[in-house]
Amino acid sequence: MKGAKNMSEIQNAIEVKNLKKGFGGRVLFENFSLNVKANTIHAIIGPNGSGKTTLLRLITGVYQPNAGTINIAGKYAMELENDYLYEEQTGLENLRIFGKYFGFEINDRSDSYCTQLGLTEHLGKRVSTYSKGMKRKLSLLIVIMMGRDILLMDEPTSGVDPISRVEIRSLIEALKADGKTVIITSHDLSEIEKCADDVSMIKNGRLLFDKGIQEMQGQSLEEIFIKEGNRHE
Ligand SMILES: Nc1ncnc2c1ncn2[C@@H]1O[C@H](COP(=O)(O)OP(=O)(O)OP(=O)(O)O)[C@@H](O)[C@H]1O
Repeated sequence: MKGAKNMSEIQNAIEVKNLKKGFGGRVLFENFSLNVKANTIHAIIGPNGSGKTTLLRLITGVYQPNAGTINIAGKYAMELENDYLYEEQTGLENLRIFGKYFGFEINDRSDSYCTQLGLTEHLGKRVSTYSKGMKRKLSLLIVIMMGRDILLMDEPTSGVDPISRVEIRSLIEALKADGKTVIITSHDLSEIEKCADDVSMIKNGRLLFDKGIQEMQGQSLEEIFIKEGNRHE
């Protein structure tokens, strides 16, 4: 179902075509197609249970589709689910451990991402003393240090404080400036408005709209979310 294409041959980092996926007797995605352009920040929004996480799991191969194709042009990594970290080790030790697993080293690049995330002064502390936001940021840093072309993030700002939210947003913007493609699911519409290039809204596995942020014509994402959601009750 998955195939790799050369980034220069196509402009899309991810192409999902005619996807079908159900659980038990219930079909969630049917004939679902979506393109994510290379080197963009692409947000997936939608109400609870609409299929956002499932879509990321299908793209990363955690779930197998019942039908359809998914092409990914490049290497990808998905943020660690549930901030799976070694609680009794320090942030720095976690970076070293995951560096061994995933083949990266702590270097100037990690230092700069670390500073951007406001983590530097906390690296010597045990992760068990970290707040939820700090754990999230450390998890993100680990995934970023894997150096992949395409990064998938499932609600990276959920439950984090406003400062961490802004830090995570600037990190996502820095990743784009570094040539990465970021696909992000979020309920945080105001953050999405500030950083996304394209926004796709899904509900019950259906794509309700798929637009560039420039095409919103003065409407807020919240207005569109409510209007589109109601139109497809
Ligand atoms: N492994 C699974 N087995 C059965 N049903 C599943 C499974 N994974 C997802 N689903 C169902 O698919 C639907 C979509 O779930 P999903 O978690 O993708 O939604 P979501 O848009 O990410 O929601 P939220 O915003 O609450 O995170 C839900 O009805 C969910 O119960």
